[in-house]
Amino acid sequence: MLHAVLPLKDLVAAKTRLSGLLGPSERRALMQAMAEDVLSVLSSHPALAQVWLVSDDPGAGLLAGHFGVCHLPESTLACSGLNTVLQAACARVAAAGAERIMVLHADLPWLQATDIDRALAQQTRQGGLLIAPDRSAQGTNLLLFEAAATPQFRFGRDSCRRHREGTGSFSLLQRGGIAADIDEPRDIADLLAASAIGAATSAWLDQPGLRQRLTVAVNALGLAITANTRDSTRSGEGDA
Ligand SMILES: Nc1nc2c(ncn2[C@@H]2O[C@H](COP(=O)(O)OP(=O)(O)OP(=O)(O)O)[C@@H](O)[C@H]2O)c(=O)[nH]1
Ligand SMILES: O=C(O)[C@H](O)COP(=O)(O)O
Repeated sequence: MLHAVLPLKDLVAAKTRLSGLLGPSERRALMQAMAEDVLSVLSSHPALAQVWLVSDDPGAGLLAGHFGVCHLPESTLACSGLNTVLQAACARVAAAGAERIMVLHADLPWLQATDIDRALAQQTRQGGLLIAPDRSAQGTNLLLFEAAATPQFRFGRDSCRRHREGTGSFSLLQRGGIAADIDEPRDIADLLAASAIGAATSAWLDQPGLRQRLTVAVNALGLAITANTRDSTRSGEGDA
């Protein structure tokens, strides 16, 4: 049985690197929208027996209920910090019967079911720890592993290299729908040019006046809004 673990920090604390472009309520709403899009993909994927939303955000219970997934409050894990929280969450998930576990971030608005399919197929074929990096190949956006071989989580700076070095056997999956997270203003420029993002993130972007305001702001930063690198890389991918 495959389970997914989705960590979600308190929404008021999310996406601080976008503070120059977005106000607090806008950042909160963007993070919520992206989490909804990821939950929508996960909760409807036939290969996933269970999805766990690991979060102490006040709205997390409702969000999990809306998508029919399990809410695992971080406070019940008696620890703090993303890596420690994930370690404890995966132990719970394994105890609940998971044989394989997928850990991924909630800020992946390009994610599609086919991305999950590819990750599963590759991990089944190659075994070991599957690592799907971010677009810079420095961060890690998704990990997939046997529950009995849960890795030491090393999210944070240079996590892709640290996940590779911390395990005996691994494979890399480079795929646009997983690699394209939303962290920095450059990523908002890509979002503005996108046509293939999830419905909730798309609706967030289509709020009256927001698209126009963000277009002016990213242009002022010298960031090109070009059609669309992320959209075109979503279906193209390379297994490394
Ligand atoms: N439950 C839980 N989730 C976390 C925690 N820290 C990060 N996350 C989640 O892990 C994923 C990656 O988080 P980050 O890159 O640290 O969050 P971020 O909001 O992009 O970060 P900043 O822009 O630096 O504020 C997202 O799904 C976060 O919501 C944590 O301490 N607890
Ligand atoms: O490797 C990591 O720690 C993550 O990619 C960080 O998440 P972020 O892409 O949301 O910063």
